[in-house]
Amino acid sequence: MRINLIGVPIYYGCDREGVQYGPKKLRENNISDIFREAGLNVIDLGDIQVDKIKNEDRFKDDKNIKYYSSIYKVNNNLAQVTYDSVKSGNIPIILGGDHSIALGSISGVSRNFKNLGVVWVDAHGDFNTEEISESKNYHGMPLASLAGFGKKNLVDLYYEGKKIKEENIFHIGARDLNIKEEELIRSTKVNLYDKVMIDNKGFDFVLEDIVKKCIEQKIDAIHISLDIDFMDKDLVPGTGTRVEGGYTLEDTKHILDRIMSTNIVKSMDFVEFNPIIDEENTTLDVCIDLLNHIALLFSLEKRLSNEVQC
Ligand SMILES: NC(=[NH2+])NCCC[C@H](N)C(=O)O
Ligand SMILES: [Mn+2]
Repeated sequence: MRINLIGVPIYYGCDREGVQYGPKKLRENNISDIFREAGLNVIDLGDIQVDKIKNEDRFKDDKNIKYYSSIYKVNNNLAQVTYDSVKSGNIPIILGGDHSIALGSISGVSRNFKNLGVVWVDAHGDFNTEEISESKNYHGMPLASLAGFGKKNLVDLYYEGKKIKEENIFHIGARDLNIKEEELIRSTKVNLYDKVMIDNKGFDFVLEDIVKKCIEQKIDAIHISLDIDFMDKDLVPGTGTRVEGGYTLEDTKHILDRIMSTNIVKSMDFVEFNPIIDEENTTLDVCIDLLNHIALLFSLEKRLSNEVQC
């Protein structure tokens, strides 16, 4: 098993420059070494190509989705690379870029497994369709496409049909949903553990519920899609859509600990780090800390699976 790092330097999903430099900034801070030093085999597959599109052309191909054609193309290419990675028994970690890239990563991963589960850790729903989206920014829409809603070409990206069953989606941390987006997500079977629920019942209740459902529903692999804006706005100045009332670094690690202890986490997105708006590397430090933790968890998992094989 190898960790495959895949960068996606795209900002078209949020229409705010800077987030495309996330992969570069993380590489400058030796992200490969983090995984290597944890005892893992790591191959950096480089970046997915993102073509330059002029700002004034953002609505040229779709009046409701900014930079539609580019988002389609980048995600279709990413899906192939991610699919190849998991098919070879590797673990792709996709470095955004904005959250639009989850369309491609999850489309690729889902092709390789019979019954994929997705744990989406985020302050936002990312469950708008192009019709109801207020911003027309695609990073507020990928989860809806993956569950089969909105523009058909995006639902059918890479291969025909929706990519995840509603009940296999576990959304943790929502505290900034648009009105129509909330109506839509609540009308589905998506498991929505929003701030109100987390604050009432606590993370342990939420995490045990997710693990229980993964077993009951016979989920065979989990993809974690981690948007750093899940954390409180003061902890992550270097992200474009910050929301107050968020969670700590320890909360985020706690979620990763429990979900990864299932040993079926096979892929992950790490998105929305914008180095340009960061303040004194506060967000960079948080990202590096989290990636160190993720590396340790994968290395523990690898050690345990080796022990079982012996
Ligand atoms: N991945 C994200 N940071 N998404 C933010 C989405 C914000 C807002 N709900 C929108 O649709 O524009
Ligand atoms: Mn998001």
